[in-house]
Amino acid sequence: MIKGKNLTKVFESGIFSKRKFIAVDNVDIEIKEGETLCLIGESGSGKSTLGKMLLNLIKPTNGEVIFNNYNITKMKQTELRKIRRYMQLIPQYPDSALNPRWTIKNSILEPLRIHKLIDKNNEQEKLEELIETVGLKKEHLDRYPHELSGGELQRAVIARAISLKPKFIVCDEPTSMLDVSVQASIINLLLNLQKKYNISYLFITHDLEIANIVGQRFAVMYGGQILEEGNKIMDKPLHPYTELLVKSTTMDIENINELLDKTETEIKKSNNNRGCKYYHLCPYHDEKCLKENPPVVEVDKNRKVRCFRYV
Ligand SMILES: Nc1ncnc2c1ncn2[C@@H]1O[C@H](COP(=O)(O)OP(=O)(O)OP(=O)(O)O)[C@@H](O)[C@H]1O
Repeated sequence: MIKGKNLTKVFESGIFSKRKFIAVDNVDIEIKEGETLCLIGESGSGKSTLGKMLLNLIKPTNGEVIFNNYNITKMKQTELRKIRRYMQLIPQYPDSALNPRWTIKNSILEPLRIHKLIDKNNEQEKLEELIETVGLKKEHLDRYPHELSGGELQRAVIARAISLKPKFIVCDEPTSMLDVSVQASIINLLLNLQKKYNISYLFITHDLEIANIVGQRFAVMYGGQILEEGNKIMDKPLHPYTELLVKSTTMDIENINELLDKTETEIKKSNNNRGCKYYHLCPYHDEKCLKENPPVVEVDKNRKVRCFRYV
């Protein structure tokens, strides 16, 4: 369905002396038809940048994206426009996805109009079908985004995204800004839509509980790299960083905050490391880990880990 090969994104900042920051570092990723791959990692690890490169919303510095056998990295804008409807983003902040000056009705209709998938006569029927599918009511259609709750707003964003019958959706922390009581209903909605329309999801989250509910396969990201990938990785983590993530679910909040500060600093410090990005925090490191980037080792059919301990 969708594959990223050697995806790398280097951001440059500064006017006179350019500083380079490697946000995504040579990542291979694949999401199969109808599957959810959960991308886990803390803030700044490169999850959103990777998701947006798969959607071609951010141009990779290196590497390519293959969607249903089309190399979309090399496509011209006109060709890309035809494919774009099959790939959608559900962002973390639903209000950023909708025009505040438009009614919900106009926001949902916009992509259908752009792609010429609707005519005036059946607009109302299509709108009502979509709005019912995502659990909203007809009266929401004439409201503006500021007149909806966070959960209702995210449902409207989902209605807009599914209106084009996408095959692949990047869900970028779609529930993190919502009340806990609303989170479960949005997750259920996404899972039901996946079954109904056979959609593939890249589901980005830093919440392991949510990851366990939605994910069939998991990829753990740190410092721009995927350090571990596979199914059931939470039950039997192989990489020391995954071990720490799993352990963190039983830590108290002060220890977690301390850990987050420490990892954030280390992610930045290790950005230009030749060796393992996780070197400084790893309890098992040796000299080799500092000098060389560990290879990705296929431990078995469903498990890959980037660590010298498994070579
Ligand atoms: N346009 C940009 N210019 C420069 N640096 C950027 C840009 N976009 C992202 N970055 C940097 O790249 C790194 C990865 O960012 P990204 O948003 O992909 O992380 P993330 O894992 O999704 O984090 P979060 O969970 O906080 O959204 C961060 O250090 C970020 O500051």
